[in-house]
Amino acid sequence: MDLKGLKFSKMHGIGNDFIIIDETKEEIISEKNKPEACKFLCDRHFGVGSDGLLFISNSEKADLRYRMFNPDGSEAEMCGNGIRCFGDYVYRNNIINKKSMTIETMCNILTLEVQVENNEPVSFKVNMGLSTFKTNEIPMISNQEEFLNQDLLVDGEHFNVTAINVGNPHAIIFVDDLNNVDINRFGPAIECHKVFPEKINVHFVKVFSPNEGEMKTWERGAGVTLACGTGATSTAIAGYKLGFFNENILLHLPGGDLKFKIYEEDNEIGVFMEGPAKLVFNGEIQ
Ligand SMILES: N[C@H](CCC[C@H](N)C(=O)O)C(=O)O
Repeated sequence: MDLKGLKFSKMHGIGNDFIIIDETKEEIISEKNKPEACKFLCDRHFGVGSDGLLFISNSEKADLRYRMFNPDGSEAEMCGNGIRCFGDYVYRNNIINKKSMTIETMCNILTLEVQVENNEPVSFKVNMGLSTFKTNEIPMISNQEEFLNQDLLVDGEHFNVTAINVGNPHAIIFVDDLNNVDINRFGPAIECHKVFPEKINVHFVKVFSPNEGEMKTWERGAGVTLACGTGATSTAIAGYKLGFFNENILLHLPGGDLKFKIYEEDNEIGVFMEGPAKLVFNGEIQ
């Protein structure tokens, strides 16, 4: 596969970095080559280096469509930090010249609002939509309807896990001390645990107060990242459901902070996520 001449933008959302490829005018990488191209481009030694690849394209259902591929080549249903980078790219390149836009993802249509200061996009507020705790919708193999802060045996150790789907699947583990977590051992062990047939993103969380917490992430298809937007979204909602958080939550991730505002609709819990995005450079494959 020859990627010579491929133009891209390199961006990050609080340290969770992405390569953005604009396919609004034409398909740049064919459908069958997208996974392999992703593995090469995300490689931090032989490629550009990134936690994922985002494709922007036209949509019949929303202003635009975006797709996300993990560094292992798997396609993810959603990407929270990526959607803010998407918003920044689209606004900065005048692809959509309005501050509020709808975005079609694999599982949902989300709304994103660009917050502009002195003509510069500085922050992005995203309605991340509704969530589900139903085990068959995570998906999770369990005889229980929901799996909330319950015991899961992982590699000989016991963890209290909350399983939630916010478009993509997440396992949230609330702990007393994040420094005691061996994320490189238990992250992949939980990600690939037999009860999660589509694997799962893994987050360890320390609650400081009803408005604040800190977390560490092992991402499905990527490993340790400095931040996971859908993971923080899941943490905010799970913490609210379990009574650890109230509706306004500040989460500290290794790469930066994200703010959340919970809402409830038809007995489901949704959330607005707010945070930055940053263009680092534009590049071309030689
Ligand atoms: N690894 C995730 C996709 C990327 C999510 C993350 N980068 C975010 O900001 O939400 C998955 O396979 O579901």
